[in-house]
Amino acid sequence: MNAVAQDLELVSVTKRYGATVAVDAINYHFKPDSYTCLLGPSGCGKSSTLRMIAGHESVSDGSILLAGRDISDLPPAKRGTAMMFQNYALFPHLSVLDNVAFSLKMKGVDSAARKSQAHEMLELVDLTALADRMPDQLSGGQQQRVALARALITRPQVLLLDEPLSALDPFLRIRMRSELRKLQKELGIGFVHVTHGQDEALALADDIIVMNNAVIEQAGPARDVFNAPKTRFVAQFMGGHNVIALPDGHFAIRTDAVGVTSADAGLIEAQVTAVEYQGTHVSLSSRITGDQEVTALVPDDTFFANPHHPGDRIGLHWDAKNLHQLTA
Ligand SMILES: Nc1ncnc2c1ncn2[C@@H]1O[C@H](COP(=O)(O)OP(=O)(O)OP(=O)(O)O)[C@@H](O)[C@H]1O
Repeated sequence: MNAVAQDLELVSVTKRYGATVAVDAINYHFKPDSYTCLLGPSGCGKSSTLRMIAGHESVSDGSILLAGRDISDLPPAKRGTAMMFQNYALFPHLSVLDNVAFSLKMKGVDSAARKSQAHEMLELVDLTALADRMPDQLSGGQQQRVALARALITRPQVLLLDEPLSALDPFLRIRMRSELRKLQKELGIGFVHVTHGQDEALALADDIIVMNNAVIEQAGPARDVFNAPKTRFVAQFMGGHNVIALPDGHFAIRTDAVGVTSADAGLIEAQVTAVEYQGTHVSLSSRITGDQEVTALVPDDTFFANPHHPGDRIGLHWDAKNLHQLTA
């Protein structure tokens, strides 16, 4: 069911709840067949943004365009989008097959056509064998796949996913995220996925939109957002970075780009404050002048060849090309 990938665009989209501005005039052009994660801390406005795209929340100002058509005021079923909810929202009294076929029933599609399309969707998510089960006879991962099939049966141009993995245990979450990614590539439609999790966004997304305080703080290819954060917030929120104040401004540097040497051989002298073994790496925290904390992520064999302990004086060094100047 390869749909024609369509452009989704947010033009100065704003959401106000009374005096609260949940989303403040954001602009974004989603790439047509990309997996995009909307990432940010609780309350930053990501779910409001997703719900406005879905049509479950009205737009206070601005427009949402899909394939050049303004869909801002259309009801959810007429937009060309479909939403998969966090709790899956399956109907407990309907079988898997009837859950998947439900939206076609609402549209008045006849029973034979509904069943055949629902079977096609169940095949897509690898659930053919469970078509007659009831939702409470399914595992969390299976329920999630039913919810996916149910959203996809409407043949959306864009699938919207609100924290789709949060109800799963960590092991299943990692398995399901690779399935989501595979499915998106197979279908060739846009997925927009809201998450709190940096790891989840990095694992899944072609593009990441980092939101903070109702605005887009940074957006772009996942590697660019991780590797070249533009603001202190993005560097700290994405993790894996130090933010350091140097004479010519604030810079971000990845913890694995900080090298450790003897006190007289580094660029900067530091005192070790904590050592944490993390399996493949050791996280070595230290304090430099100005009471700034710098963490170096050292491969375990390098660390144990010359171990350091809290209180030791060490030298830190890095390659200037790995410093990213921050704008705020
Ligand atoms: N129905 C509502 N009425 C009033 N305020 C709301 C409503 N929904 C959300 N808000 C407020 O809007 C802001 C953004 O909420 P939103 O749910 O979009 O954030 P979020 O980033 O998705 O957060 P979370 O990760 O916790 O779900 C928050 O300050 C929230 O309290």
